[in-house]
Amino acid sequence: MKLTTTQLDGVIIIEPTVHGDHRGWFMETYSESRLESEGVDITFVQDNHSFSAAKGTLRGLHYQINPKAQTKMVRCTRGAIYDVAVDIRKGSPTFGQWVGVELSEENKKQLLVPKGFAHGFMTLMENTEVQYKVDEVYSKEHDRGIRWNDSEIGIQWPLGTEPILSEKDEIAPLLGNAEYNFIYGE
Ligand SMILES: Cc1cn([C@H]2C[C@H](O)[C@@H](COP(=O)(O)OP(=O)(O)O[C@H]3O[C@H](C)C(=O)[C@H](O)[C@H]3O)O2)c(=O)[nH]c1=O
Repeated sequence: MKLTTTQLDGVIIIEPTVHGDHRGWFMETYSESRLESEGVDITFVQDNHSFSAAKGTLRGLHYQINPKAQTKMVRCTRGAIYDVAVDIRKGSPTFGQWVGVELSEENKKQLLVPKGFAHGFMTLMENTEVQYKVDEVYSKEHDRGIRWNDSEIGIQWPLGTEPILSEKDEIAPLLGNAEYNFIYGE
């Protein structure tokens, strides 16, 4: 397993070791002890799986506010996505900054998105499936969003076309009007 840091502290790219042979391949997609040995101490409590039929589907930017904030470990098991994390921790030196990574069935990369970050992805292929682990259960009451194209954040989404959005994401607030209660360093 290879871990690569990004310009946002705590947002980490994980590349599992792929064991190939004449039949195909095998990989450990999650190992609590391996992550702990790399200084990443998380216990996940829920697995999520979403399917998006169309290329250009955008889910996000989402997060749950404290006390139900979630760390997510995201991977794409079919197709490909552009996966984005945005720092929304008050007082953070990288507040409002974002990082994007292509995750795909082919590259088998994963993205670790810590609590205090908004998360979203755009599908790069049709029939894309995303699976991710979270360390806090879903809580509709704590679910919040930020507009995908907020110019204050300025995410450079890869496809020039208007994305396919949920009604919720169509009307998500801009960062300046969003509700979040994450404090840098806490
Ligand atoms: C997130 C979630 C949703 N749901 C239900 C609620 C709705 O009835 C339905 C679809 O939910 P939503 O439209 O919020 O799904 P996405 O747009 O894929 O949201 C997710 O997409 C971005 C990328 C994220 O990072 C979050 O994990 C999550 O917000 O599933 C559940 O039952 N459990 C859950 O954990």
